[in-house]
Amino acid sequence: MDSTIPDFAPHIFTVAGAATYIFYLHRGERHFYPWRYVGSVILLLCATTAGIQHIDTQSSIGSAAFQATKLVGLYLSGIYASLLIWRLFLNPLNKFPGHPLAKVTAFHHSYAVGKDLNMFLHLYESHKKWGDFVRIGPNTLSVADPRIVKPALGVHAVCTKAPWYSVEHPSYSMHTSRNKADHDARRRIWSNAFSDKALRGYEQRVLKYNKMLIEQLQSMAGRPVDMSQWFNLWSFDVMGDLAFGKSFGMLESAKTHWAIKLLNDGSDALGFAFPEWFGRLLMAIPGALEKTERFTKFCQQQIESRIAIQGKQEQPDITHFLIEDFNKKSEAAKRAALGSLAQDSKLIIVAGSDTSATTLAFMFYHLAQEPNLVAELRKELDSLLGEDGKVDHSKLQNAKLLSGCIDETLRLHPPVPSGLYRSVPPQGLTIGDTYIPGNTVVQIHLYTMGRDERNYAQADEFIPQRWYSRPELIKNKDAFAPFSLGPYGCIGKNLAYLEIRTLTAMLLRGFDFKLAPGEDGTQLLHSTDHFTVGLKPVNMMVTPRI
Ligand code: HEM
Repeated sequence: MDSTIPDFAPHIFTVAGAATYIFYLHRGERHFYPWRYVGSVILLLCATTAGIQHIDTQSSIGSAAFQATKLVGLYLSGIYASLLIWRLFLNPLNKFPGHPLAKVTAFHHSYAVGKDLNMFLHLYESHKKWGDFVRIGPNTLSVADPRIVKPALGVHAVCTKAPWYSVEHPSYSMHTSRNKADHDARRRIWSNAFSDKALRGYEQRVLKYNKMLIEQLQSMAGRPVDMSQWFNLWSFDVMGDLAFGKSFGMLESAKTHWAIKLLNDGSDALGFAFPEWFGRLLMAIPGALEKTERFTKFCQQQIESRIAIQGKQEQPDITHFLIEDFNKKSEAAKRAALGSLAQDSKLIIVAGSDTSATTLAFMFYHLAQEPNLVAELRKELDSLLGEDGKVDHSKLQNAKLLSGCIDETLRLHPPVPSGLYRSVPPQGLTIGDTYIPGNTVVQIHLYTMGRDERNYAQADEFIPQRWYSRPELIKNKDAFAPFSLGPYGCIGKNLAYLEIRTLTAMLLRGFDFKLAPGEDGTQLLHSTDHFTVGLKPVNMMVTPRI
């Protein structure tokens, strides 16, 4: 080092770097404010430059800055050397198989899944190669052993929501809330919106959009129809109606609403599975969140209009129950709660649309290739609904084959395909013979579990009867959790079944479905994965039956 700087200074900076890693960065969650670290390094650089000029008054600002840069470089080397030593030699997760780079960095995984945004397929191949526990990042495992499902997600789960859920911190919807008390309080209010009585009220709203889809399909007879697109238009319109009391008008216009385009474009970033700190750093770049922010603003405006018509609807929508609670608050509390209400209305759209559309697109992809199965389904529907053709969900609830088709679709094509992110408790978690060290993030890989011969006989085949008359084809019930389980599990599960059952019954009675010439489902099967599935097209010939 330069003669003006004390000899021990480089050692101090290196040791300080190591200490910063060991006593601060290595402990707890440090991903919330990554830009502050960038700021701190710049501040350290300025302070060191000033310190050098103070010690050596003859030193020019340029030379002081140069020496300071060297010292700060040593400080950063101390941090990164400690991090590398930990990751390469000391991390107890090193016993798990996976790509060698996963030990050192999570960016390798982001690169691998980001090319085609198909994390679920990438992890499926990884599990085939490496087994049930695959290392995908320095602190992350993908797990395909169904014995993890209950401890990670169940009613008595010991795992907690992983840092992934802080993606929008400090904003939280019920879904992304990691504070159990806050989540439970919000969930109690939401529960009113999913009572049996409330669901019966939603049925007429859903049927209205089912009929609109049918009218549109009638006008397209004789030409290929991209059913992925139409199920998407339908599902967003239904959820728009249930969230804001009015649809997005997508079925009518046959076009994706501009706000939903913003939502879809913004969601793709999730498909890269960037480490949380990096994701938040990118989000801090001015303009990076423009689309998401415009969509959030749209939801805010919609919720304000929706509040204005509270109590004036013939049948309550989901938001009715959330606004009822909101209106009980004082004016000051209302101002504070308006953001959460907007986040929750956005959640209705995000959680309820892609998921139902995905189930329908994949189920019709299978049905379009199985005319005998469709004939059986029609018989079942006729026996339950009678000849007048009126669709009534209370009767469809007993349609075992129809429910079997839905569950079989959810098994093979879970709409949250790469599963949920959970943190293992500090004391660790033992799954079978495998000990997972404390605070590891586990990703519960439902897609792989659903296709594993150890869990299902004839796992790659579409056999709806396994869910009611051929239970021997299910070897491990724990492998099935498409709606998740326990206190964070899907609150919209019964609504989803209602939507999918009624629409499927109406479509099968009205139309014959076949894959269009040249269509083999390849695109659909390679849909993207941005936590939920981003459907790719599947073209079908849809022929009216009368
Ligand atoms: C086939 C359709 C559906 C599937 C497979 C599905 C799946 C899931 C899954 C796996 C979760 C847990 C997410 C997590 O822990 O991170 C979840 C949560 C949730 N789902 Fe669904 N969902 C579906 C339809 C719906 C519908 C129609 C709604 C209606 C609004 C809905 C609303 C929600 C909400 C609000 C949550 C958050 C629950 C909480 O945090 O307490 N879902 N869903």
